[in-house]
Amino acid sequence: MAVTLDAPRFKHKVAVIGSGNWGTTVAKLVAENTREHPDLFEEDVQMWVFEENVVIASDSPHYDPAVGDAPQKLTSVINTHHENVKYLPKIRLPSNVVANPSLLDTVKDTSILIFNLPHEFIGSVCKQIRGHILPSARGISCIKGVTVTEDKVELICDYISETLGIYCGALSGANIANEIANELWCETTIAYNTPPCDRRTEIGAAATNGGQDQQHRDSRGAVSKVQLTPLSRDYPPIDHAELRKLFDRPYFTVSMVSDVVGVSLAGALKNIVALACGFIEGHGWNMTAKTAVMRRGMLETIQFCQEFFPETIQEMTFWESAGWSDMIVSCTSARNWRCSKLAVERGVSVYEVERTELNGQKLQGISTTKEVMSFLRGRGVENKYPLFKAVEGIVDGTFKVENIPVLFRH
Ligand SMILES: NC(=O)C1=CN([C@@H]2O[C@H](COP(=O)(O)OP(=O)(O)OC[C@H]3O[C@@H](n4cnc5c(N)ncnc54)[C@H](O)[C@@H]3O)[C@@H](O)[C@H]2O)C=CC1
Ligand SMILES: O=C(CO)COP(=O)(O)O
Repeated sequence: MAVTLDAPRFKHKVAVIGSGNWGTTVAKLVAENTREHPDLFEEDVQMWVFEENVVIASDSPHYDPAVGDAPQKLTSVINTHHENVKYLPKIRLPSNVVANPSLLDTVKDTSILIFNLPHEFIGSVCKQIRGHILPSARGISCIKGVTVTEDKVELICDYISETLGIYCGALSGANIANEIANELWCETTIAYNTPPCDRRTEIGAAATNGGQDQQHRDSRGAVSKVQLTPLSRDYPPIDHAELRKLFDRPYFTVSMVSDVVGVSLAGALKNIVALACGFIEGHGWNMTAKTAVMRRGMLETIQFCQEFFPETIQEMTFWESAGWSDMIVSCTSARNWRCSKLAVERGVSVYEVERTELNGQKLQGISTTKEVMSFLRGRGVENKYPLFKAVEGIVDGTFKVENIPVLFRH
């Protein structure tokens, strides 16, 4: 028997939490889509900016002689010139991207929260917004990393879900922000398991019980501890079709999947392998050595997923953009690879290259390596992951790049 539903009264309000290189790019593409789908989304997209002062160079088209070299608020520059001059220079943002320095104001009344900032800042952000978001909000994490405590490794989207009491999916893929901001075509993967209490096309308890069925399966396939507030029927649904409308662009092809674990961990762990490939190339080896490291790195990634998140891992995920494609692009053209290559070439630390070359952008690979290794060591299984361990050793100066092949000698 079909259930007739009233038309939703509200549209989804969308916010992007983070405004770095990728955060600003995602805000741009999402804002293009909120304009194209006024039936589903409010047009304006709030983008939370970790406020800082910037100086506009005299050769910039945004230079104002009346202001000169005086520092200006980054939010004010973005909202005036529609450009994030620090983290995504030379890219025009749609005027419906609204830079907001207040985290609480950004998330107020927001029904779709897109988390997009370096993973080390997610804890502080979640603590600040806990209790200040719509209980029925839904999240998508674009963050590549994990959170680790002594005996536990946790996906970022699960951390968000547990800290905020909302459902959160994951977006990850072979995505170089500057290319996508320039509208050069690529693919991405979004993993989202629509909670039963939000499903409207199914006839049965979830659709008809007024939202009492609040349990859902978390990324591991286990029934989550989080008691969800069902998405109000005053809003349009949030399911794969709507998420595609929010993220898919002619230059950004979205694949929707359900393997949140595989998508999240492939995105986090490839950063360790990207560092290894940069070290290899900095040492003077070439593609043949790098492909060997990519293959070994992918084997350790899959092993990690199977060992610690066995229930829902789907091998097909590694053939999605979030899998092999991201491994390849990250090991040949992304920031972690570029900076680790430069570090070996210059004989300095990767931290030093991050500081001098990235103008405030952050590498995720070093902290992820340290976090993952501390977790593996806590479990006494670090020797089962020789490549990850070697990357940690190279960063710490206790292992030499030229010894990588020795790790795999029988
Ligand atoms: N840039 C890229 O091409 C891609 C990045 N990613 C992932 O996206 C996530 C976000 O990276 P990006 O946007 O590239 O960032 P970014 O590295 O370009 O920028 C750093 C950001 O951190 C902010 N920040 C600095 N201190 C802070 C603090 N104390 N609290 C909160 N924020 C602070 C800065 O304001 C800036 O927005 C990362 O997990 C990254 O791995 C994923 C795909 C592509
Ligand atoms: O995730 C990325 C490519 O898919 C970007 O990686 P970097 O952070 O190393 O630039």
